[in-house]
Amino acid sequence: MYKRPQRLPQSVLERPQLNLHKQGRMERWSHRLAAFLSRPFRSSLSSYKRFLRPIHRESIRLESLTEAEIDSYIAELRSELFKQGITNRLLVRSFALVREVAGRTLGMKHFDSQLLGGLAMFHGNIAEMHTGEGKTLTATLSAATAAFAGVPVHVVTVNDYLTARDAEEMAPVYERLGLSVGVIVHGLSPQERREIYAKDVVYCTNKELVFDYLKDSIVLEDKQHKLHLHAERLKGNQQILEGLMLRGLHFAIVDEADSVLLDEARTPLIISGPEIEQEEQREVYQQAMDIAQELEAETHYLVNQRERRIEYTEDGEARVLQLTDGLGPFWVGRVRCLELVFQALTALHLFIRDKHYLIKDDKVMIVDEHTGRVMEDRTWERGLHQLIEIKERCELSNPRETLARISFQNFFRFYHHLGGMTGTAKEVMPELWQVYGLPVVNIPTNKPSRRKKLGVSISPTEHEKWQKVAEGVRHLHSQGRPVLVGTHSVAASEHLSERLLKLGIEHQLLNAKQDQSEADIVARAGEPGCVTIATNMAGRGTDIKLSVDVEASGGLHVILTELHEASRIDRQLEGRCARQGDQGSFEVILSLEDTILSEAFSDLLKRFFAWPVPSALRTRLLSILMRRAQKQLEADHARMRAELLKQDERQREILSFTSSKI
Ligand SMILES: Nc1ncnc2c1ncn2[C@@H]1O[C@H](COP(=O)(O)OP(=O)(O)OP(=O)(O)O)[C@@H](O)[C@H]1O
Repeated sequence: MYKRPQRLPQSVLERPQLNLHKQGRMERWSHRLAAFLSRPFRSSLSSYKRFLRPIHRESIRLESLTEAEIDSYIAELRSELFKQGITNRLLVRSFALVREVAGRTLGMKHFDSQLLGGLAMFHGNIAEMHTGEGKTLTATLSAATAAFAGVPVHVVTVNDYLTARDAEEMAPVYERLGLSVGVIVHGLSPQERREIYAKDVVYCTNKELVFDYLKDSIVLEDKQHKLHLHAERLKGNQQILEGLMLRGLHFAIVDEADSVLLDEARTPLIISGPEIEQEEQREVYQQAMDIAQELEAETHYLVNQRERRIEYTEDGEARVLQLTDGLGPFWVGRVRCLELVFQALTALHLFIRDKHYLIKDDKVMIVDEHTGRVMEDRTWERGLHQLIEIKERCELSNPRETLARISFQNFFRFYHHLGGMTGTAKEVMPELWQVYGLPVVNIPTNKPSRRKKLGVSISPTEHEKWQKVAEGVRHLHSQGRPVLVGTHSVAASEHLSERLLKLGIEHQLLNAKQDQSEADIVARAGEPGCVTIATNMAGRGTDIKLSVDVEASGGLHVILTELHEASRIDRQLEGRCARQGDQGSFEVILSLEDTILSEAFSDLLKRFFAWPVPSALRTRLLSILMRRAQKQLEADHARMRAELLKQDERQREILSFTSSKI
């Protein structure tokens, strides 16, 4: 049942609601300027540092309390927070209590850096804490404090593995504090979800959460405003309220915030209805595929792999219309003909097997590009899924009708209060502020980093790159050091795996095809001589614990084998080693044939590579070019996100207009 939560104090709730997409260029720039000027006030670390001393004073007092005295302290604090809301005095007491309980239950007391991170996210910021600084433990401070005050809390992260792991590891803290904690993962029934969302603190993935929200919005139809909900309750219409899963959107702590709030925000989330049985569609899709195969690249269409874009040429449009002429009743109307053949071209040229999707049990399964995981039960829209099925000769599924859709941007802006954390936010600070009104606070590390960066090496061909990677792995493996190799796609991970097998190097593979024993693979990855090849699945959030002898031999070595579409994602992989002041090293091995490079500067690079310049200088210059290509891609993606938000808002306006009843 929908319950109004105990609200956070107004000062905490006041976040500017910016909506850039209804503004002109001048306004946008003035907001950017305002964001820049207001940053020092809104995100100053010093304002949080002043809380440290009182928290430590209170911590010392708590250390001497018996378990029974801690129980009474919890009861008293809860009741005060519930009655008074979250004042600074109670915030200090709550943080000190959570710290003390974490020490007693997990043997880990929050470091000062974690207290600062907790304070920053509690006050509606993104806490930028370096990789491995212990964000999982940090989140307990804000989550428990808000939950004590009666505010339902969602701790949101990017995948089921991290959600379940974080909730399980932190459960003893919440349970000792008398708070209930639940986990939402794929495959739960609506009733199970309803029960879990009723708990004080809920760990969930962004996708599960948004889909549950969309399902609730279908139940509510046009009664989504809170006044409507109150009216329904007054009318005694419990049925509609009891049909909801969520208790509203109150306080969300977003872990891996740059990934959840930005990287994933390029694709809207859509709820589909039942399948539409349309026998004649099969023939139409096959015809579209045949026509697409008949068209010639460069003459009829242009493919830009880097931006993942296809365009018709003038000749191409004319050819499509010519080829579709007289094909049947579906093929009337220029826009429809061009769109379906366009989707077929997209299926043929932009979607690659074992990178964007897998074939499992004769079905096309989408691989999430950001997390490297298979997204069960998800399909692409507007015939694209069916066209990929035709391309791969799989059994054709029926298209589905769209019932509800939303972008991540619009969804997260619905929360009363939003905070987050990540290891990599500095590049996207302006976007986080513009879209969500979230300032970034950089939190210093607890201990200085001991990560050794071994630089970049670039081979002319992919073949030579993989040879170099395999040689490097063999060398480190023989020294008994664990190695983690990050690859861009399932296909690349399998290719390297075959090479290592030929060299007789034992290793473990973590990709979308082999995700059954993820926790076991991660648990072994820090053992002496253990070699792990992983796609993006291990790129974020995974905590590889090192065995004692490994720390002495130099720690975990990480190899990046292809640049990702954002330097933040590369830094996340780098962050798997040398965590919490441990030893560790990081190396980048690339080739001129990597997609990001070959698309951006193919001819220039090849000529440049042949120049007779010292190899160190050449590598340096090539690295600069690569980062430029990456920056360009980041800018393209930011534009796509802005475009999606604009579309989403336009659609919302249209929908609200069409849903009004006269
Ligand atoms: N206060 C603490 N005392 C001792 N160990 C800690 C403390 N906080 C965290 N750790 C340890 O630090 C390691 C890293 O923690 P965690 O995985 O939460 O980091 P993270 O910041 O989320 O990393 P990433 O950015 O990669 O997601 C874990 O092994 C955890 O047990």
